[in-house]
Amino acid sequence: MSLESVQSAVARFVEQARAGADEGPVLIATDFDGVLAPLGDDPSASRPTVAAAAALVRLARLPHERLRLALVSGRHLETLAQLALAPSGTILVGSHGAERGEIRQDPSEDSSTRLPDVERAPFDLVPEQEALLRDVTTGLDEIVENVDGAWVERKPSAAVLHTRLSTETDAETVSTRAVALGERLGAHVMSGKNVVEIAVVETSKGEALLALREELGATVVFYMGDDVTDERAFAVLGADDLTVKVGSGETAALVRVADTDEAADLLADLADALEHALA
Ligand SMILES: O=P(O)(O)OC[C@H]1O[C@H](O[C@H]2O[C@H](CO)[C@@H](O)[C@H](O)[C@H]2O)[C@H](O)[C@@H](O)[C@@H]1O
Repeated sequence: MSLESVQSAVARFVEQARAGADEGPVLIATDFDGVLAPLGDDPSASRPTVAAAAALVRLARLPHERLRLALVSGRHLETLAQLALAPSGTILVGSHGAERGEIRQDPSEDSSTRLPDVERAPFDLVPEQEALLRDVTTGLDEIVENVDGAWVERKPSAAVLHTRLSTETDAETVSTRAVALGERLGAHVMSGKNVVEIAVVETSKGEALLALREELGATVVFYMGDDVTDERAFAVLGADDLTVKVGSGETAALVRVADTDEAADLLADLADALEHALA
């Protein structure tokens, strides 16, 4: 399907949200890295752009029975909560769907802390998954040994090979070895932008989004993402929903924007329109 123009797709989506407003909330869900936050070399330094953060605050102010806001990310939930600066009431989906939580209070509401208060659903690995994660992490550590720029990020249910700082040749070599390692160990391999993630819990952003939609009774769903893993979310949404790809590359999304600045503009336009439509 050819990509629709952004303005007409947003207008159509807002009209669907308005029409269904008495039946359930609209779900506005977005990825974090590469969408709210520009990609960079140091994942711990990622922050949303000022414009994106401001748009999220406006969306989160709408009554929950009309609109729910969610961040759906590959990040560990705690890390996502700390980096995303999301407003209170934002639902957090971390580790590609393995973790769930909600921001109870963001630091702007409580000057005594710089960290958000997060309510989180219990999340534990069974012993077999813990053992598998140890094997995955050890295997990746061996793969990056003596490879300049390649390093391993540790998460509660996955380990991630990062190659953004490696040469192209090294990146290709270690990525191929990482994929083979994950497959040999029977883990779940996901390739993303300069990363190969090996998870010990099988999840996808698509499954997580469908579960959230059902739980909230959401009438229509908006989802914006930039990476291969976001295609699983685009694929589960329907004709009345709105899917947005950020950046280049093949996509199943209906609409494309160029970068994080355009993504923030789109969120601000959505906030403008939904503030009126759902009032
Ligand atoms: O689902 P997302 O919110 O997009 O998270 C996906 C991965 O994001 C992080 O890696 C990406 O961002 C880094 C910081 O800009 C960048 O250095 C890296 O190349 C990107 O792939 C994160 O480190 C991963 O754990 C997430 O799975």
